[in-house]
Amino acid sequence: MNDMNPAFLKASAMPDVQSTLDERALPIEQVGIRGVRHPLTIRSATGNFPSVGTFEMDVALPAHVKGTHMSRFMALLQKQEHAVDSTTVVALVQEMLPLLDAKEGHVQFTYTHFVKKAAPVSGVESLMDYEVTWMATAKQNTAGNTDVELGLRAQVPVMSLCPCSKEISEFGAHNQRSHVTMTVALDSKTQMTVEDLVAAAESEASSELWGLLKRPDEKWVTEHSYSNPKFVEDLVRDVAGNLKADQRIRSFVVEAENFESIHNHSAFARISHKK
Ligand SMILES: Nc1nc2c(ncn2[C@@H]2O[C@H](COP(=O)(O)OP(=O)(O)OP(=O)(O)O)[C@@H](O)[C@H]2O)c(=O)[nH]1
Repeated sequence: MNDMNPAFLKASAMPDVQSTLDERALPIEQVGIRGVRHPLTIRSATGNFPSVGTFEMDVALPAHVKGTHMSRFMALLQKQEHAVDSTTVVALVQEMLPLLDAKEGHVQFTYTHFVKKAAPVSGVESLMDYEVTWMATAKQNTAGNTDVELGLRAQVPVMSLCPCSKEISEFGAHNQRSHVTMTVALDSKTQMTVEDLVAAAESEASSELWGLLKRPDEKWVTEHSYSNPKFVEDLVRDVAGNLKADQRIRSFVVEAENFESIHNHSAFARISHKK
């Protein structure tokens, strides 16, 4: 800020309570802001698009400091102008530590990610939406460098068709929409896209979903899912197999939830794995 600016001169004369000494001998693990909505440009394999992120940003505060520089989280967010991908998420948390005089910190934000998909037979294009969260935790190491742990979560809606129902019925099989939610820990230098993670789930479902389908597509989805039945256990295991085989992923949690069409409750399954 220009130090001749009247607003700055007035602020610099004010007491700075946050910077005073705290004598309770209690460090704070996380202090910051959450529920901040901020516009974003998302970099995607099918072109950049605008979205709105809901942010949480925090730092660790040493025992002797009374308060963090709360306004600086928002200041950092206001000056973001690059399209978001894994690289910019890492850069954001790395920039946050020195700005907040902190040795540890964390940034995460959730937004709606859109992917342009072509229907399986007609090829007609439409957007599919996925709820995505990027998470980055930074910690200064003893050499003074910053280690960053990067995480990505995607909730992928798919279709599952029951193998038991198919086997025991003379015709038809119950099927439903399912959510596959994957949370993966990545090497911070890894270039993993949301589309890569989405593919790990869609490829293992009875069928993936599209925003727009014409009748030949609907016939294809119906027959394809019938020839590819999956229990919720099959779904979670097959997706976990993909995540396990991906060298970019250090650990993961995957959960599948089937919104059962023959019950008024869900069936779910979960696998966590550390490599
Ligand atoms: N640390 C802390 N700050 C709060 C709290 N509640 C509100 N504030 C913020 O304090 C802000 C001022 O933040 P600071 O970053 O300390 O502002 P500043 O001292 O003018 O700026 P810097 O010199 O950059 O630290 C206000 O805008 C409030 O958002 C709180 O519980 N703890």
